[in-house]
Amino acid sequence: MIDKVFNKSITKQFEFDEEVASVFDDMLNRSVPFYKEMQRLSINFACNFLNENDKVYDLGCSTASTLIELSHHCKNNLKLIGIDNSVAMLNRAAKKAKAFGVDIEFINADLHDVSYDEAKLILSNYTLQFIRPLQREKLVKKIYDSLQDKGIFIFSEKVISSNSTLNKQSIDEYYEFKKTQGYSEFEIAQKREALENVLIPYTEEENKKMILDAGFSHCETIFKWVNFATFIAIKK
Ligand SMILES: C[S@@+](CC[C@H](N)C(=O)[O-])C[C@H]1O[C@@H](n2cnc3c(N)ncnc32)[C@H](O)[C@@H]1O
Ligand SMILES: O=C(O)C(=O)C[C@]1(C(=O)O)C=C[C@@H](O)C=C1
Repeated sequence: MIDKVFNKSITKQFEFDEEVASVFDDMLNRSVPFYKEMQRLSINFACNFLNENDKVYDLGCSTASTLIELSHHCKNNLKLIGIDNSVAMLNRAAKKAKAFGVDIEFINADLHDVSYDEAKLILSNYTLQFIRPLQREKLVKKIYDSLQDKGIFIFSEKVISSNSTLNKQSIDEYYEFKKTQGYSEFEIAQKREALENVLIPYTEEENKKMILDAGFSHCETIFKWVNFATFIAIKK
């Protein structure tokens, strides 16, 4: 279904509710520049580290697109777990996983409340940005603690620039991208307002500092388009 969520005046902050979930795949494809390429790269990098029966979590799995693609592209059998606190998202995720014949365990919970088993890979694309900053640092520490030695954390985030001129230019560039994807200026403005104080982006440097502070030995940007970045972090 085509995303028309912000084609009307907003009455509340952005939420991953039934209305958003019903158009989410289209929303993500048209709102995140190079979403498919970012997903392809995340999966390729991940597969290089994975072995038979490794445990993989996707934090904020939404409709399970990434876990389904991962299972198609990795040659190994994996134990896949998707976590999300939106029931509307997980209902769609479960239907999609069944239709594609992919075995995924879904957990409907807040990411802070889950006790994670030891995992080889934790994925989290465009989800940390929705976690309050103080909680975000705690969650990243929890992610670090849950990974086995040489475990990998791959995550993507909308980012800001610490240079105000470049930051403004990046936002303008991003809104131009949204227009090319068929969003009107009204839709762009409505969504911007709805996301205010809900999506809280860090700079690329702040993201890397948060990762290294949690204990990871290495963090690298593997993909970036203006204000959207994908990182890989390695636990020694
Ligand atoms: C932008 S979407 C993630 C997109 C997805 N990773 C993908 O690439 O298809 C963010 C997701 O995180 C979930 N989420 C946000 N905060 C959460 C929290 N505190 N606990 C669990 N899930 C959360 C939302 O319900 C939403 O499905
Ligand atoms: O920042 C925006 O305007 C966006 O649309 C980005 C973004 C994201 O980065 O997650 C915000 C909410 C939706 O989940 C889809 C895309």
